[in-house]
Amino acid sequence: MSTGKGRERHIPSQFNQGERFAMKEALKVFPTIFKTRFIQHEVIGEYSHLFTVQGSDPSLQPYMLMAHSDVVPAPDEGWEVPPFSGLEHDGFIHGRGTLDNKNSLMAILQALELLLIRNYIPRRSFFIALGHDEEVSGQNGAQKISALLQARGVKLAFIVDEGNFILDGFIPYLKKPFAMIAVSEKGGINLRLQVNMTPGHSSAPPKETSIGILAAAISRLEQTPLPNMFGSGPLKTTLQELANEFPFPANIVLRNLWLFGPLVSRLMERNYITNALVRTTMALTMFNAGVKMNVIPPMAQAIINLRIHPAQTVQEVLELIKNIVADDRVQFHVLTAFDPLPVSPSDHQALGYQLLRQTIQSIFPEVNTIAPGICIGNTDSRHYTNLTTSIYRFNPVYLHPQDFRSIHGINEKISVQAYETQVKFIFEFIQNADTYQEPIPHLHEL
Ligand SMILES: CCCCCCCC/C=C\CCCCCCCC(=O)NCC(=O)O
Ligand SMILES: [Zn+2]
Ligand SMILES: [Zn+2]
Repeated sequence: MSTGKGRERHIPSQFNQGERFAMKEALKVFPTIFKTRFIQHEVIGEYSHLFTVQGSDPSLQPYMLMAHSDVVPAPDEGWEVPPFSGLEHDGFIHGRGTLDNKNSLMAILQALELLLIRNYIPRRSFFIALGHDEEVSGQNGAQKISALLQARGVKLAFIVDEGNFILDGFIPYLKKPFAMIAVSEKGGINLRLQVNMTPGHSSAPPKETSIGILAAAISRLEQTPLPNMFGSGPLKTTLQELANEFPFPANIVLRNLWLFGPLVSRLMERNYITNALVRTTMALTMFNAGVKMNVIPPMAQAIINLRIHPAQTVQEVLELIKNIVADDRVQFHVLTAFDPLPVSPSDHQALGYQLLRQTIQSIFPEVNTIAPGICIGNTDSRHYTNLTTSIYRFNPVYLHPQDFRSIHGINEKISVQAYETQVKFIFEFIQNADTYQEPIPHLHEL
């Protein structure tokens, strides 16, 4: 794999104390980016940002780095420090978005700023797409950027977006961290369930109210996990790549999933995080009902959020859900839905995947295993399948189970050192992407 050695000089990712301080404190704009002539900045959909960084060799196919600026809400309750304070405490920067996904947005811009200060001129053009509505579908940010680039005839060699991490402590008996580069992501459905009934005086109630009917339906859904789909999708490849990291006999088990697959799938469904890798998951996330304490409720509404396993489709999952509910009084309304994403290439000819591998090995030499996998969450990158077949969801940040719980949870934080390393990774990655190697066209498996 060429490391862009053809370039005159590789700029070492060493930053002096002043730069490191500025990096941590850089909540202001990035002046050098905005005054560089070969960088174009556009605001899309009012709040998203698209940077076009024109490389010196227009024959090289451009790539894209992605992040998003928006975050999910964060009530103060339970937080060690106020969730929007950005407080630095005990070596960590605390706050909503420090892992999902302001860290990536700032790290991308910071890395580019530090490269430009060192008079770096990219050989391979690239885009930086910073969405403002990823957490609420991306339809006004990423989707508009994708449509704009398509209208301009842009095709991308690959995309790197948020999604997976360097995972540490997620699997029993696996003491070492490993990097999982998500080459696909689960599908999704936001489904509203609703029960309507004639309101009345609560002193003479019917046998069941709308709330009771809906609650019973939701309870049936929570008590009936959807089928375990272990064995289909990228998971088997992930586990086989990991086999060498396990002691005997686990390493034998993982090398013989044809025989031990049922055992491994049972073990994986015991943990709520690995369970999300083997099946379509259902989470009841919103429930609204009732108007007054002494009125029979005219309506009850619930929203369930489903993440679809790669081996299933929206239609199949909707059918399964309706069969489990099995009550004609419950109405279904699909709010948003999309199928699982195609699997991006991860073979030795997959330029984006190999550049990630190369940079991970350089920045994280202690990480022995780098494996393709699936992202259990969803990302803005699903809006760009028209521009490339090579989409990789990976943030160069260590993630532990307690960190995962903080994403959309409480006490989200990133260490200053992890953030600096993320900047360093992107600083190196951009230079590594200056290789003359070009991607080999990839046809998704049907
Ligand atoms: C055998 C390997 C075990 C690995 C276990 C996987 C651990 C999960 C790690 C990361 C997933 C975090 C998802 C973050 C990206 C999703 C961003 C987001 O919130 N998008 C919106 C949404 O999904 O609703
Ligand atoms: Zn999120
Ligand atoms: Zn995110």
